[in-house]
Amino acid sequence: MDPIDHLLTWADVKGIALNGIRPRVLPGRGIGILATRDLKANETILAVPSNALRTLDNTSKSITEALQGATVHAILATALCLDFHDTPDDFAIWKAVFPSLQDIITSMPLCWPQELVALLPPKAQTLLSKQSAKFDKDWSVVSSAAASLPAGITRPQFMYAWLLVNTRTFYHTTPATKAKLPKEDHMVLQPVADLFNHSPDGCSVAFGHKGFQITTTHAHKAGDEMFIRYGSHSNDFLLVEYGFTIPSPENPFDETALDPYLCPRFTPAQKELLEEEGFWTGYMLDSQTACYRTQTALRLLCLPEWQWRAVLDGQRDEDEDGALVDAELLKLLRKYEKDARATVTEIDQLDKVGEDESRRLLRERWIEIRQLIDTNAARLSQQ
Ligand SMILES: C[S@@+](CC[C@H](N)C(=O)[O-])C[C@H]1O[C@@H](n2cnc3c(N)ncnc32)[C@H](O)[C@@H]1O
Repeated sequence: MDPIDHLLTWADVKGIALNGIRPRVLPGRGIGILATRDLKANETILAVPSNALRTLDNTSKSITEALQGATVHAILATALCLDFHDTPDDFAIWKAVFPSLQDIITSMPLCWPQELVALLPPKAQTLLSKQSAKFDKDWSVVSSAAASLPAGITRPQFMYAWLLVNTRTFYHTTPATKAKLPKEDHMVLQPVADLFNHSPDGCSVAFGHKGFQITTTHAHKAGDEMFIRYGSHSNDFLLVEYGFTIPSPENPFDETALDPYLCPRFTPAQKELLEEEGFWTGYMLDSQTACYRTQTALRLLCLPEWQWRAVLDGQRDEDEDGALVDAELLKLLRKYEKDARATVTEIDQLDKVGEDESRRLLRERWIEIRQLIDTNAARLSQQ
């Protein structure tokens, strides 16, 4: 039987209710969910009962006892590894629709060769370093407990399972877990719901003690891909945490960090001043504008300190120096644009490093950044 048909038969037995939707293999994004009929706003298109979730509570005691103090992420990943090892029937049906190890290695920067990682935008590199530290910590706990687990787990197996958990879990709490677990560990796996791809204007996801519901927020036509929103995420975040990006104009949450261009412009005394006033680093550019922190820091390059302070204290109208700040920003963006172009050329010359698809993803990210820069530069040049 086709793996999707098999999953749907199993889902029916488990009480997972699909309404007007069906999973389908989609070019470039694995499996996704399509509408099988016209859908109205506020229709519940998927309901997953609590007993179909994979949670900390229903993970085998042999795992949770061996991994005392481990994160839920590590525990769910370990449970997946052990099921890969000794596949129960239920799991085989679900596993058949997972992305392959090769898909994960190709799309997730955590698995990329260092030459590609070094070409990620700085913000994505920061996110990746944090993710990598989190993975190392989880693997250290799991590998130390290896002797107490029912079967051996290798680091590559654990990384695959850990990244499946990373890309497929849903935020979920119960009164018990809410009090006990850190926020980032409020996670559960849910078959079928984990086949929804992400879009910033996706359907809403809600849960209660009975389970999860996914509900349309507006009308859809039969054949439309149905999405959920994983969060208000920039493309740097989507790339590192989920292994994809979406074209910049379609992602209202996309932004890029200007720190590497702005921070070196300040003298040590100006840096100290910005630190004291809480404006040091975190300079972001989205498709509309540079953030308030950036404008404030740029203004320090344009004004003497007493006038800069006067703006902060509300004694001087910030619009008075708007043109100067915009000119500084434009100068900075021109340099960033030049470097972004050079990075794309560098990626194009790396034709033997990593997988083609990984290089395509990396290249796309820089194209999106160039779009953010170009949109802002065009706006500033017209003023
Ligand atoms: C929860 S799963 C969604 C189902 C997934 N497509 C599958 O085949 O299993 C999340 C993964 O789907 C892919 N994905 C989600 N949204 C996407 C999008 N808008 N464009 C491309 N890939 C997407 C990414 O690989 C991501 O890590």
